[in-house]
Amino acid sequence: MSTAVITIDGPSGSGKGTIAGLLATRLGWNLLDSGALYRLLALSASNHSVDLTNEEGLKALAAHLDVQFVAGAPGQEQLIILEGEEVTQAIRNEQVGSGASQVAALPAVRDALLHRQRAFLEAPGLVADGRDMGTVVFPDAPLKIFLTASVEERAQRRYLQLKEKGDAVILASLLDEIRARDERDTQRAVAPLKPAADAILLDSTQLSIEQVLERILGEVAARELAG
Ligand SMILES: Nc1ncnc2c1ncn2[C@@H]1O[C@H](COP(=O)(O)OP(=O)(O)OP(=O)(O)O)[C@@H](O)[C@H]1O
Ligand SMILES: Nc1ccn([C@H]2C[C@H](O)[C@@H](COP(=O)(O)O)O2)c(=O)n1
Repeated sequence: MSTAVITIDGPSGSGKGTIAGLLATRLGWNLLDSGALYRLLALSASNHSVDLTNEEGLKALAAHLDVQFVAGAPGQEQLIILEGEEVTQAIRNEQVGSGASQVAALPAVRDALLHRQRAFLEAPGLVADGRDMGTVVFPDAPLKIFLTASVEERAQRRYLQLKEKGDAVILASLLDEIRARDERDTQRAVAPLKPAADAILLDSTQLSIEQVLERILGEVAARELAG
């Protein structure tokens, strides 16, 4: 039997990363944070003065991206190392997110990162979070979730998240940035953000993290995906 994969796609701030991490821990499966790869590429481009519109330059950077994902202690997030430097938090601000969204619109970049993403599929299973996990990267996944929430709720969540980290943030600016990112991610020509035809749509606007997790675990059990 092939290794199972659960895909979780959706817009920024819908809770994909949080839920994917919790689900992977509960199931004891591997985790792919595909957005981190695009964020790392945007950061690497900035470090090497490669313009975010230079598709050939970005393609070359993507093909040779020197990155390691190191599992954290139990209950701790994984550490991300780019070119020898720990960048786990540095890639999480909205500026890097916006850069990631720009490089992600380039077909050559997506192509260069495709094999790297598929290589995360190892036994006993994979939880993959992103924008095109169910539509492009793992189209045969037996369980696909499209997680969303209202843009206002997503901006509020991001605001609280960044404030908690001590970042100086303005809610109205975050709302604008998230709207701009939604527009770019859904309107791009290649692998746009959209639910796969066979995805389960889950609106988390009124749901807690625990409620979202329980709903997905219910789908996992119904499909007998976990041992
Ligand atoms: N159902 C929920 N209820 C309340 N807060 C939530 C919920 N889901 C996630 N959050 C919180 O919202 C914030 C954003 O979540 P998260 O980073 O997982 O979103 P994301 O979809 O992965 O975003 P991005 O694509 O930009 O990385 C986090 O602080 C998280 O704890
Ligand atoms: N599978 C993916 C994952 C991410 N992206 C792009 C679009 C996002 O705006 C950006 C950052 O992702 P995040 O870390 O916020 O999930 O990367 C994509 O196009 N495809």
